[in-house]
Amino acid sequence: MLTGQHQVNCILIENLAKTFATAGPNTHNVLKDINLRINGGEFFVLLGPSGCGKSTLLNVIAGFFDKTAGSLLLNNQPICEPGRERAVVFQHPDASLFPWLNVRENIEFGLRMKKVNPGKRQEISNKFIKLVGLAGHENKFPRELSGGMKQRVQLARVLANDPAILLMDEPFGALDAMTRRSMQQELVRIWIQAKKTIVFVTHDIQEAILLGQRIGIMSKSPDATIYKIHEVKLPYPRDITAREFNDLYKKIAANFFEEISVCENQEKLVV
Ligand SMILES: Nc1ncnc2c1ncn2[C@@H]1O[C@H](COP(=O)(O)OP(=O)(O)OP(=O)(O)O)[C@@H](O)[C@H]1O
Repeated sequence: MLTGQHQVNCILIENLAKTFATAGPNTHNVLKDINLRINGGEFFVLLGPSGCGKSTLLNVIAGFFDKTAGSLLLNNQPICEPGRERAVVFQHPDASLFPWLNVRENIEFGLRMKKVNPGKRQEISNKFIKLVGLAGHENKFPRELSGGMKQRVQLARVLANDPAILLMDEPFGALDAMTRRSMQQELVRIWIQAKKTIVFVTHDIQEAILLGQRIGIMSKSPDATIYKIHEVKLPYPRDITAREFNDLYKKIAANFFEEISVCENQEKLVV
C-alpha cells in the first residue's frame, strides 16, 4: 500500500477516453485523448469551462468511474478502483461530515476504522486540527460551524488518513470570497508542509494561478481534452496584484476564451 511517506506518486494517463451511456441510442463522449503525467508531490490544476468533464476525469483518477479507453497508471500500476492512497475532497463538506460527530471525532473517524489506538488518534487529530486552524473548535458539531470551518474539517480528516494524493473537486467553490482566499493560502501551506500530490479542479483562472505549479486547460465536451498546459513559475505564496500574475492571467484567459469561442462557433456552424 502506498502512503504519504512514498515520494513516487506519479499518475500517468495515456489516450484516455470516457463515454457515458445515454437513454437513447447515442453515447455521450465526454473525454477523449487525455494525455497527462502528474508527478509525485506536484500541485496540478485542471481548469476548464463548466461541464467540460473535469469532475469526470477526477472521478476516473479516484477510481469511482471506469475509463472507456486508454491507460491510467499510478506508479506503473493500473488504477481500477478507489484506493487509500487517493482521497477526494468535494465541494460540499456537508455530504462527507457526520453530523452526530464533533470536529475531533469527524477527523479521527478514518483512524478509528483503521483501529489506531486512542492515544495515537489524538496525537494525529491534534496535529491536523492545528494545521487547518481549528484549535479551540474540537468539540463543536458540524451544525455549529461555518462553511469554511466545515471545509477545514473535511480537509483535516482527509489529511489525517495520510493519503499520498489529494483529488480536490472545486473544494472552495461554495465559499465566500474572503474564506476562499484564506483556504487557498492554507492549502498551499499544507501542500508545502505535507508534501502531497494534489490534483485540483476549478473553473476559476485566478484560483488556478494562485495554486498550481502547472495548469492543464481543458476544452469543452464532447470529446474534451487537455489542449494546453501552462507552467506557473511564480514563487509561493503568490501575489494576485503582481504584474507577472496579471500577465499570466491574461494569457490563460485569452487561451481559455479563445477555445470556448472556437467551440461555440463550431457549434453555430453545425447548427
Ligand atoms: N454519471 C454520469 N452519467 C452520465 N453523464 C454524466 C455523468 N457524470 C457526468 N456526466 C456528464 O459529463 C459531462 C461532464 O460533467 P462533469 O461534471 O465532469 O463536468 P465539469 O467540468 O466538472 O463541470 P462543472 O465545472 O460544472 O462541475 C456533463 O455533460 C455531464 O452531464
